Amino acid sequence: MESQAEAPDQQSSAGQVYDLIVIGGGAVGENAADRAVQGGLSVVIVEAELVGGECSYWACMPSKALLRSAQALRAAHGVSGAAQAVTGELDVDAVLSRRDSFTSGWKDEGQVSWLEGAGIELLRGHARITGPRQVSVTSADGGVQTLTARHAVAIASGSAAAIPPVTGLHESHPWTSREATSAQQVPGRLAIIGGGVVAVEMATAYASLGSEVTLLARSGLLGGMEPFAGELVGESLQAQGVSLRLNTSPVSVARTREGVRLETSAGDALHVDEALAATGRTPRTGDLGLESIGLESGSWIPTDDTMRVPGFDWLYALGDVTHRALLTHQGKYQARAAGDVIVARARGAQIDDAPWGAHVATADHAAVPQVTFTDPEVATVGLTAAEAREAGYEIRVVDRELGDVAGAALYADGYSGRARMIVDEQRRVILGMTFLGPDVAELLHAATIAVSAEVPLDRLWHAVPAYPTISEVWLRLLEAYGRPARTGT
Ligand SMILES: Cc1cc2nc3c(=O)[nH]c(=O)nc-3n(C[C@H](O)[C@H](O)[C@H](O)COP(=O)(O)OP(=O)(O)OC[C@H]3O[C@@H](n4cnc5c(N)ncnc54)[C@H](O)[C@@H]3O)c2cc1C
Ligand SMILES: NC(=O)c1ccc[n+]([C@@H]2O[C@H](COP(=O)([O-])OP(=O)(O)OC[C@H]3O[C@@H](n4cnc5c(N)ncnc54)[C@H](O)[C@@H]3O)[C@@H](O)[C@H]2O)c1
Repeated sequence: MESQAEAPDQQSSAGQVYDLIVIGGGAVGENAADRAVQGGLSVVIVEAELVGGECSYWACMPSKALLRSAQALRAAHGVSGAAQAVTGELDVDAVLSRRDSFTSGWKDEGQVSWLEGAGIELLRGHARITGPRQVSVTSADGGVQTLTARHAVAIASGSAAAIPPVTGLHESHPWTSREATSAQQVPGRLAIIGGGVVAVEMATAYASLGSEVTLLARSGLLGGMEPFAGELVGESLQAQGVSLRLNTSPVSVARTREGVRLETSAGDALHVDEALAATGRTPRTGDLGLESIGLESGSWIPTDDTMRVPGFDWLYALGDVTHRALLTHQGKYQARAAGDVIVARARGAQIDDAPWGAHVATADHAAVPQVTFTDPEVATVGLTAAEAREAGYEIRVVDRELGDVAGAALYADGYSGRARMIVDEQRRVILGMTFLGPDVAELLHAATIAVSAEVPLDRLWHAVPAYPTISEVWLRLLEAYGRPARTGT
């Protein structure tokens, strides 16, 4: 393919013209732009805040930085010999300052120079769609610029924290994930509302940083995962000093001179210094001009698997804003497919949109990996047992204790954890896998490969885990399942 971009050109009525306009310069928008530029298109990213988006400054990176130091300390305490050598406490100021280094002090020069190097133009301002292929951009000084897309507009505007309609909660200016990940002081008492990933990760982080944490979850923890995940993470949070209030919600919240007061559905009141609403996400589509093209403002944007919005030949949506899988790596995967298909369509090249083809994000439906960085970690991919049954699969569930594996026993004294494999009995392939235990994150990619490639179990017997690693749990799972006979032999 020729890789010469048509240069952006100035047209009086259309404003600046680009092959592709990307709205939102988070990780997802950046990746889509990069693929399109590599394919020879001219691309502009419009970004209203910081290039790099939520993940870089208020989500993945700072949250994992807040968690990592205490995890390393616990790991050392878990191995006799090392434990005796580590006698000090976590240095909270050093943790916060290490976290600051990962956000570059909430400055985006590094990401902007990456865009420049990649040949992607950046326009700072708030983008709104004004009609087919038309985008207007309002800059901080109020100036408005008009852009026209020759081929496509890709919306990668992400999501923001959702604040539930609890009496007084909004008015009490609760912390959201943004404040929790960027705080310069650790609150003495922190209430966390929610039982999802943000809630359990931030409970783990702030408990380790010295806060007295109370977690209010309206049901259990980590709904949507295998039930043992929420149960075991809950037990561990309690062991870390978190006060866990399951099946409890705030019914009213007020900011007082002393801090925040939450009345709960259990009939009591909590007095804390800060309350964190970790109650899911809302799409950033409220002020995007969607109504100008017949779409609903404030809604998630549905797409086909090439990430194109149904009913349009020029409009794409990627990342959180689609609600397909609210994870950076999955959004970037969608962006690679979309960037490439936008190039292919612009050039009239053949489109490979069959399931698992080059231009589709099929894995969003079958093989989404996620690590919850609690202690123990939870690493999941594919379907849970409940989801597989719901989808009509005939399944077998295989569970093994991780602590029985030699590599795990060596890794930490008294290592405890669990693995669950969900097998499609018809095809004898793995539909889903969950690992729970200290440092299981790095076990996950092997499972993601097995699930996405639908590796038959009889072939997996030939994938020999090195001894003595925690990965030997794979062998234990296969042995527990029993060696299937190869089809046709
Ligand atoms: C606390 C927390 C921790 C997380 N940890 C992880 C993790 O460990 N791993 C993981 O995979 N995922 C994690 N996630 C999820 C991850 O942050 C998101 O999936 C990811 O940031 C989505 O990327 P995005 O590019 O779609 O959106 P965003 O990162 O939100 O980027 C969208 C960008 O668009 C810009 N924008 C929006 N509207 C406009 C407009 N009209 N004009 C111009 N610009 C606009 C925004 O300013 C923003 O920069 C976490 C989320 C949270 C809240
Ligand atoms: N390590 C990671 O991969 C990671 C870490 C953090 C966040 N994320 C992503 O960010 C997204 C957002 O995380 P999250 O934890 O905010 O959302 P979530 O959807 O995981 O959990 C939301 C929680 O809030 C509760 N909730 C919702 N409305 C409520 C209400 N009105 N009252 C009381 N409780 C209510 C839900 O029951 C649930 O427990 C997730 O979808 C996840 O994909 C990923």
